Amino acid sequence: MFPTLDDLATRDALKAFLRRAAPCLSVGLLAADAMAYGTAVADLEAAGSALLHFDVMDGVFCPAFTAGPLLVAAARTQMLKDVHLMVADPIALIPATLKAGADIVHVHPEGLTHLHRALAMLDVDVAGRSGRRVLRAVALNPATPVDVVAPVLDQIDMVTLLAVDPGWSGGAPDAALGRKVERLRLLAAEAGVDPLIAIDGGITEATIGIASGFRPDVIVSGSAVFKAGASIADNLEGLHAAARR
Ligand SMILES: O=C(CO)[C@@H](O)[C@H](O)COP(=O)(O)O
Repeated sequence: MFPTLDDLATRDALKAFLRRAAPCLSVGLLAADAMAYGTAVADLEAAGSALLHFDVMDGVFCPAFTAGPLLVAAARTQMLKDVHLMVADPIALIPATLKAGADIVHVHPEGLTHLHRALAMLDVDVAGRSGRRVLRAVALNPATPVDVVAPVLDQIDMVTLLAVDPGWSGGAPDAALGRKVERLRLLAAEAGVDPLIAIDGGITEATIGIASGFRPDVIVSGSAVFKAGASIADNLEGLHAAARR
């Protein structure tokens, strides 16, 4: 299901839209055939997917290198654009990412001196889409404690906990990740805020039940949608069914 203009009007409306679909799958485009991204986007839309996830890597923060805001802008879709900046200098990329039409922008605090500044840069109306806001998201590596975000929780709409190091594959949601989710909920309650919680990394039909057991609002999955053998629609249905079990 796609967001309406009302769902896009405010951050709270957008958060409520995603919560209604929880756990909402954000599908990682990077796992699709790079020569056929357009087909992948069309297939995801046809299957009713609401969130399209872009992994932006700079070969510095993480080993691989991928297309950035140009690809985000090129994807013409009703799906929400969820952009994960896995880069050494997210502040440099934020203006182009906003201009590209991102609805959710993730920055990493690891190696970023000015997290507070980066989040303030995301606190803007998006040019050309009157009144529309982006969700300010922070992604945390497996080794990063959630307490890192405590001082800025009032500036954050979404926290994504990675089950794998950014740029690598494999990993899986485990008990340690579950403890991080619980710690985050405690910190958020103490701060009087309610950020969306997402889980990213190693999500397959076999592992999504573990992730959904932690009651996240969003789950990121790429390979299990594009490389699991069946059609994209069937793979998505399989993941949704496994998440509900
Ligand atoms: O961002 C990362 C970490 O490199 C990935 O976790 C992708 O976001 C999802 O990839 P799959 O493992 O689902 O293909």
